[in-house]
Parts: sequence; C-alpha cells; structure tokens
Amino acid sequence: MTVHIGVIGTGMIGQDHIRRLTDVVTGAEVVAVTDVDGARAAEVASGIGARALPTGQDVIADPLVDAVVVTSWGPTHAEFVLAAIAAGKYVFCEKPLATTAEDCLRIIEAEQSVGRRLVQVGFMRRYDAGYRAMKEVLDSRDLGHPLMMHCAHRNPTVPEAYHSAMAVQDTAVHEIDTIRWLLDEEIVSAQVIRPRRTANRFEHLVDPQFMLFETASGVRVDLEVFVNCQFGYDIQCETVCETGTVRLPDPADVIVKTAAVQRTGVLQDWKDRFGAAFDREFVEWIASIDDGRLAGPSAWDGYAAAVTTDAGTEALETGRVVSVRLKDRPDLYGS
Ligand SMILES: NC(=O)c1ccc[n+]([C@@H]2O[C@H](COP(=O)([O-])OP(=O)(O)OC[C@H]3O[C@@H](n4cnc5c(N)ncnc54)[C@H](O)[C@@H]3O)[C@@H](O)[C@H]2O)c1
Ligand SMILES: O[C@H]1[C@H](O)[C@@H](O)[C@H](O)[C@@H](O)[C@H]1O
Repeated sequence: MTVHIGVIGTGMIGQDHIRRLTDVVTGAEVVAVTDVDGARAAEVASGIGARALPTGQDVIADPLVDAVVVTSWGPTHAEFVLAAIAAGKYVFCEKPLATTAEDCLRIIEAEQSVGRRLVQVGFMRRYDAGYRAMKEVLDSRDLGHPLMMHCAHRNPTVPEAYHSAMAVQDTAVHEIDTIRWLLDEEIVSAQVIRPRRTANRFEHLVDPQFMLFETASGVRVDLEVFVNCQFGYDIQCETVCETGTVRLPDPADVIVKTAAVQRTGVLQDWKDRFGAAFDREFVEWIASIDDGRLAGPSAWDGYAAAVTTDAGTEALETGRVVSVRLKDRPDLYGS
C-alpha cells in the first residue's frame, strides 16, 4: 500500500523530509504540498510531480491525502494538527507539537475523543542507533538502576535571531525528550545555571547554559547547552548506573595519524549527525501507518516536553529550581 502524504511547510526541514519520503522511504508518495511562500511550494511540488495547494487546510482536506506532515513554523503547528485529527488523518508534526502546553492538551483531548493515536511528534533521536543501543542496555537493568546522566548539546554557531530561551525550547528539548524516553519516567524539576559567557556569541545571548533536571525516581541529569562552541556539532550522553556506565558513541570516522598528531573529524551539522535517524523515523512512521498502530513519540510526549521547556524557560529567567507538573497521563498513551 502507498501512503499519500501532504506536506505543510516547504522550508529547510520540509524539503529534507520530502526528499527522504521520495527517495529513501518505500510505500510513501508526497502528493500535495503548501507553503505561505507560494512560489517555494510550487517549485518544490514541480520537482516531485506533486500539487501545490493554497493553504495547509486545503492539504488536510484533500481527499488524495492519507497522512499529513507538518514542517511549518512552530506557532502554526497546533492548528494543523487539530485539523488533521478532526479529518481523521495521521499527522507527523515536527517539534514542537505546539508552542504552549494548553495547545498540547487540546491536541491530546482531540485525539482521545477520536479514541486512537493519529499524532506523531518529530523527536528523531529516538531513532538514532546509539541512543537505541543505550536504551537497550538501560532497559535490561544489567547495570542496575540509572542514577545520573551527563549530557552535552553543542552547536558550532547559531544565527542572530536565536535567543536565550531557545537554548531550552529549541535545543535542550531534544535531551528533554531523550531523558524521559531513556529512563522511562517523567522529569519533575528543572534548573538553569549561567556559567561565564563565551565571547563568541551575540551580545543578547546567554551561552553556554548549564541545566539540571531531576526525574520522578530521583535520577539527576546535567546538560551543557553550548550553541557557539565553534568546533562542531557535538552530542554527548553518558548514563551512570549502579554497576556501570553506558555512553553514546561518537559518529564513526577514520582516525588519521600523521606528523606526530592523531585526528578524527567532528561533524558540523545536526542534519549529518541525525540523518540516518530521520530516515529511520520516516520508514517506521510509514510502516506503523500501514499497521494502523502508531508507535513513535506521541502527543503526550509533545505535551510533556512543552511543560518541561516552560519550566526550563522560567528557571532560566528566575534562577530558581522550577517544578514540572504534568496532568495525569490518559490511558491512550500507556502507563
Ligand atoms: N527535529 C529537528 O531536529 C528539527 C530540525 C530543524 C527544524 N525542526 C522544526 O521544523 C519546523 C520547521 O523548521 P525549518 O528549519 O524547516 O524552518 P523554515 O523557516 O526553513 O521552514 C518553515 C516553512 O514553513 C512555512 N510556513 C510558515 N507558516 C506556514 C503556514 N501557516 N502554512 C504553510 N507554510 C508555512 C514557511 O514559509 C517556511 O517555508 C520547526 O518547528 C522546527 O523547530 C526540527
Ligand atoms: O532546531 C535545531 C535542531 O533541532 C537541532 O537538532 C539542534 O541541535 C539545534 O540546537 C536546534 O536549533
């Protein structure tokens, strides 16, 4: 069976996902696209023999569209996800699911009233081979219970429009999801410490930031977010358990030894670091639509991330430890 896809937002990641749905994933075909920049949508559509439609609502209503991919700007996500649920269509939404926890709750309520999962959120790290191997070790409890986790999320640079709260909302949001997923429990508090600022940043930006999270069972997580580290895109994660540790591998690369120096490359871009994870994310999404059972990150995961990033943003502003308070998890999203 071929799943016919409509894509809302043909910007950077929208185009990348269209390419993978066209060239990498079997059983999927992008049949309609839209963008507020109509010329961009038309150009993307013509490259793949799809139709460019005027609005996102037209894409969702299109009878030829079985499932929707939302890759427009964050503040537009909730409207499109809610409309897709109302139309009874599967919807893959890039992070964030919505920019407020209230909108995430509206999405959860809408999905519950349909009685089955239609929404998947684009937390692609859950599809990364290294993170998956780490989760297998943690789930086996071979090393006992996790106690602490040390993480780093480093970008070489960010554009001037990137502001301090984005370190939580746009960047740390990936760790917030992976912490919950790897440890299989919720985060209960967040704190943000401001180290000495790097000189290599725009004046308005607090960078780096040092974040501390605590989970329901008392696991403590530290996360360095450093978005102007200069040297590359570098993602680190080590979980310390009762009888051992498990650490994310660096991406494979050759080691060159010459002239008394040993060197290996550092990736520069999240697209390269997580390219294979994005591919697997879409392969598995299409397979789960075929099965009629979504298994990837849910609207609940999008909601939990939104509440935690709100707490992190408040923690950055106030310097305080801020509690993360979630509603009870509905049965639709497991226990
Ligand atoms: N998973 C990840 O690691 C990851 C990486 C990058 C971006 N993202 C997310 O993907 C989304 C898009 O990011 P991007 O970098 O591609 O941005 P972008 O600005 O390159 O593209 C967004 C596109 O959406 C279009 N758009 C905005 N509002 C629209 C609307 N109402 N209807 C139709 N089109 C609309 C814009 O014109 C633009 O072309 C963001 O939510 C971002 O957080 C996720
Ligand atoms: O939107 C991007 C993207 O989500 C990357 O994965 C992350 O490393 C960046 O910090 C963020 O700005």
